[in-house]
Amino acid sequence: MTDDLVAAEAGDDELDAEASVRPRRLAEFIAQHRVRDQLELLLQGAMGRGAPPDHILLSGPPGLGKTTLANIVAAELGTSIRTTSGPVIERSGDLAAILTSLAPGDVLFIDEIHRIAKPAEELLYSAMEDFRVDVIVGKGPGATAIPLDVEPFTLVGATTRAGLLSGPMRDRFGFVAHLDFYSPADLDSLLHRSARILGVPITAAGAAEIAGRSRGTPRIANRLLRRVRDYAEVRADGVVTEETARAALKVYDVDALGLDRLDRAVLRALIESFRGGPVGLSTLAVAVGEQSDTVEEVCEPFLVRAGLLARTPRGRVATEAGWLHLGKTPPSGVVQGDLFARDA
Ligand SMILES: Nc1ncnc2c1ncn2[C@@H]1O[C@H](COP(=O)(O)OP(=O)(O)OP(=O)(O)O)[C@@H](O)[C@H]1O
Repeated sequence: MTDDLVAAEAGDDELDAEASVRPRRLAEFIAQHRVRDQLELLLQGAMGRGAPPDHILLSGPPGLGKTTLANIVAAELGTSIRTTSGPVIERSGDLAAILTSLAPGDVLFIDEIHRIAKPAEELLYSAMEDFRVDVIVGKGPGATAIPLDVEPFTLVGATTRAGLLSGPMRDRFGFVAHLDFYSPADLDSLLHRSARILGVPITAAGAAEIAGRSRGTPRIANRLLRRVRDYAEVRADGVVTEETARAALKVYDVDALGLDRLDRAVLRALIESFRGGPVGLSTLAVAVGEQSDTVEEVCEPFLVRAGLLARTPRGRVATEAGWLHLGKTPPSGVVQGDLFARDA
């Protein structure tokens, strides 16, 4: 959890603010058309047969809508949803208690499913496959397995690290969807929708300005909108325009590409102190006064995705786009970085 304005994870007190703009139905869910179409077919097919749909695995970076989609699945099916998360389920007994209390057709949402403890994961296999769990009572030679029935249910698992899921776990999901970062145009639509719900007047240029700085992530777009709204209400006439968005995001230190102070400090150190690299992670981290983990896990993923920094076997290097972003002339032979090449 973090207070960072451009962090993709939710802040501690952010969930209430998010709830008001969270889409409730599939038709309100912006973009991700492929996933939406596939889900629609899956849900309608199952409803036509009067049976719960296959188990669903949603993977992708934080803040792209996995929790939202899990809730939408239950809403579309007209069933209840039980929500838990991998790290919370420490003992298989905890999971057995949840599974055996499900009503027929319920959705069980397990966030961060890759972090579930091994014994609980094994219990989940039989629940997913046969709607049955064996609860072990006692220890050692006297231990006995008591089989318990589980009502037919749909598991929706969410993970930011699909690669960490075991093969048997992955195989038990009949539908696997990967959520991708959103294009600025998609975030633009999302911002107009959120602004309408929040009653915030916004111009086309105002929405575009925020969309471009939101790192492809709905959660960040909504958060920046709330901060720009504050600015527009306190320092201007309440309308989110290009000018108010720019001025507000300058106050909050979010630049034109959505980099914050620390992201820029890393890039600046790389370029100004190490002539663009290559330089080792720990040296770079010391230069900006941060832990290596923070630089590696918080700053670098976006700098790499934005094509501003590259990780090479010899160390971190600033790309041509990285030099240009700081308004500096790149030296000849510098690594090319395609801005958001993966999103193109
Ligand atoms: N496609 C979308 N359309 C409209 N709003 C969206 C969409 N995707 C996400 N959001 C908004 O972004 C916020 C974050 O989404 P959500 O909590 O579902 O992300 P997540 O992928 O589950 O993230 P995490 O793994 O960190 O919980 C929600 O408040 C939701 O309103």
